[in-house]
Amino acid sequence: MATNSSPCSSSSTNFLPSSYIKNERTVLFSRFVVTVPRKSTGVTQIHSRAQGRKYSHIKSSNGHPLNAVSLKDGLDGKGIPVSEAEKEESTLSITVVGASGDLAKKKIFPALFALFYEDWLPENFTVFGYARTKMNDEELRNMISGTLTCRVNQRENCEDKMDQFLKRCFYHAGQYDSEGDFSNLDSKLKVKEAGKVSNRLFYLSIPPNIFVDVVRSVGLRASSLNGWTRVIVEKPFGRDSESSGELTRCLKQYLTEDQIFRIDHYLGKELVENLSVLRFSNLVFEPLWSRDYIRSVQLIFSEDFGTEGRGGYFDNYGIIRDIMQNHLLQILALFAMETPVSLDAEDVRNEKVKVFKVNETTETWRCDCWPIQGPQQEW
Ligand SMILES: NC(=O)C1=CN([C@@H]2O[C@H](COP(=O)(O)OP(=O)(O)OC[C@H]3O[C@@H](n4cnc5c(N)ncnc54)[C@H](OP(=O)(O)O)[C@@H]3O)[C@@H](O)[C@H]2O)C=CC1
Ligand SMILES: O=C1O[C@H](COP(=O)(O)O)[C@@H](O)[C@H](O)[C@H]1O
Repeated sequence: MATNSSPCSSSSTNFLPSSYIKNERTVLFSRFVVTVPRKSTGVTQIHSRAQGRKYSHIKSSNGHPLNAVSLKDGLDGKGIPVSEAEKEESTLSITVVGASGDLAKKKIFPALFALFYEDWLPENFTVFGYARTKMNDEELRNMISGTLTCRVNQRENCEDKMDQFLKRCFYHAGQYDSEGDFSNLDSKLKVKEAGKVSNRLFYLSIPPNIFVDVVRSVGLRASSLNGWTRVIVEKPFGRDSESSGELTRCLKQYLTEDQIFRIDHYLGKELVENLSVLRFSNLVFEPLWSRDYIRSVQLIFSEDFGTEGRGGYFDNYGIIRDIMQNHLLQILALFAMETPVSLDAEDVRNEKVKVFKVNETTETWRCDCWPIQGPQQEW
């Protein structure tokens, strides 16, 4: 773990409120209109180095492979086969911080179960929920069991698999800024890890104003001593460029950049993932994907339910920061970017950045945001 001298507190990353939406009953309905700039797309075949590759060659600060090892493939992060002994000797501990919350219930626990169901989790793993709410292991299991589904192809043994998964789930109640509480979590993790090499993943499913408190406590009291420690940080990453930089600076007091994984779950949606395939691997669409044939593109985000308990969060961040400057702009970039050299993350990111640079000075897109009361309007 990297450490610097000047400490950061959550107050230094507690961004000032903006009030876009205050009414709890407001139904969110946003339309984002984009005109694709005149710049033809080079017809280049993408050689997807990403395809069929479930690991990369990046190393973490502590020398261990950074990307999750695909034990399904029996390969380590460098493509070297992992021996049976190595598989048995290492453990993965996933701690969902904010386990009592909406995102954890709706998405994270079901996603972890889906990974388990598909045999993507290592042999030795445990999932810990962490939040202030008082709960025991059984209560956590009851809470999440209702949200687990077997949406995947194989549907047999679903109940058995759920039971097996739930038995690996535990709960620890604690404050987000308490080093003592994270020390206690560390002790519980060590018991489950049973002396094996421990890799630890902390998923921050909490409001952004407490990211730094948690990362400090993890960094000082609950990081792995013999394996890797990684932190997944949910958006929003600050409320503007300055506060985003400040957040990164603060996180880096306790973590190195290669331990921080910023997540935008929209990029994992099948439809969004398929956009690149649709564009670049499809002989029908590829030549037509230019302003010569497309006059305007509208990205429409609509939710037909109210703020559902998110009022406080929206008061602080607003709907723009919640979904537009991340999810929708990501989709826009995937839609409008030139063909990347490959589908590797860095190559794709470089092309996305160009889209925004090109359009910085032009008025090629317009963003409308309408809060609408009552039933959704017809288009
Ligand atoms: N909900 C969603 O669909 C999505 C959410 N996100 C992001 O994920 C993160 C979590 O979202 P979500 O689960 O909806 O949020 P919640 O408001 O449900 O918060 C999660 C948990 O954090 C704790 N918490 C809430 N507010 C505070 C506070 N002011 N101070 C300290 N602890 C608090 C609560 O746990 P306890 O009281 O038990 O400690 C709560 O259960 C946010 O950054 C959000 O932007 C990203 C994508 C989608
Ligand atoms: O990130 C967020 O996304 C959800 C919408 O995502 P979906 O996968 O449920 O469609 C949004 O409701 C939430 O406010 C926001 O934080």
